[in-house]
Amino acid sequence: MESIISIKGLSKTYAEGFTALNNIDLEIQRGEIFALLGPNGAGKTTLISIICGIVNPSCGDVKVNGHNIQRDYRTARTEIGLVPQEIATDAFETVWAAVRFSRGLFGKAPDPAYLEKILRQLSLWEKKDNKIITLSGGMKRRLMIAKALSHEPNVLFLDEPTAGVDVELRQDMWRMVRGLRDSGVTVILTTHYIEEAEEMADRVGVINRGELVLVEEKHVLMKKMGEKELSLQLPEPLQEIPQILADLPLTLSSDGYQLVYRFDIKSEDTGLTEFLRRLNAANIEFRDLHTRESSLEEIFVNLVHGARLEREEQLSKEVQE
Ligand SMILES: Nc1ncnc2c1ncn2[C@@H]1O[C@H](COP(=O)(O)OP(=O)(O)OP(=O)(O)O)[C@@H](O)[C@H]1O
Repeated sequence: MESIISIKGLSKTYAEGFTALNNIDLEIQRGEIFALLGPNGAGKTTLISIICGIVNPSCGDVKVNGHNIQRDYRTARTEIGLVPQEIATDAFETVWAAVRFSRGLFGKAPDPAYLEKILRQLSLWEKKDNKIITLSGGMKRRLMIAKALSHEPNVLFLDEPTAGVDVELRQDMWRMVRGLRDSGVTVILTTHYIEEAEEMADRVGVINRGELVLVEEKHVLMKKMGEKELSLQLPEPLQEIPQILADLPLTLSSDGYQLVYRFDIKSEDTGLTEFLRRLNAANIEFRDLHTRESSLEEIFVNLVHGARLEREEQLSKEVQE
């Protein structure tokens, strides 16, 4: 598939000497929904701000639809619509005036039919003559999207689109964003929520401490994330995992009192029945059991740690060769 955004060797060190992005390479494909996932301070906003021309990169090359963001700033910028984290509009303006003004900022000729189309698509057409101050929080967020789309960009950036939004509104927002993708807009969103990436994204990039530690098709990432643990508290400690259980995904705590079975909740066969059958056959009893799903934090830790280990192995191989 063809890239609409191409990022090569991008780094950013702020004036104080802090490196917020380190050597990022990323290709965003035309027509996809790409979720950039990462903990606070990972560098998501910095990355978006550079692509949108708000922050200057320290080095590297970014092209949007073939236009270099620095040499060809104006054209590159018209390709992009940006929905920032904060809702920032003039409260006493009407919805219609706000979208018309945003379009004008890009030097585009008025096109009431196009603006009507996006307001309808975002369920705001009925509110077009209302002052922004009278809109609900969800409507205000949709208005920010309408403003960002007013100059007909090919790429839409959504920075934390559903932060602090209730579940119902969040689902509305997801539906709308999918509709935008279906109408041909490439969507890049940042989020802390795994659930959001799971619902919406075609591909997911995980960013941590300024490094892009992973870029994966969503379904591959979901598989990695769907791990659950069943831990058994044993009345008598085991010295080691018995032979009859040796081929199962088990770990034994160092004191021998806890046996942990890891399984994929999304898999058709979790293997739990077989595990319990073999426990019985081996006469292993347990006092208590509980299950636990991997948390977002653990997933990040695992991914980041895994990526580091891989890189370190690669480096040590290169040194040896
Ligand atoms: N103008 C600036 N000057 C110096 N450091 C900055 C500046 N802007 C951001 N940073 C630092 O760069 C790092 C990345 O920040 P960024 O806002 O890109 O993270 P983020 O992933 O968007 O975080 P969040 O999820 O909290 O919005 C942070 O440590 C932040 O303090």
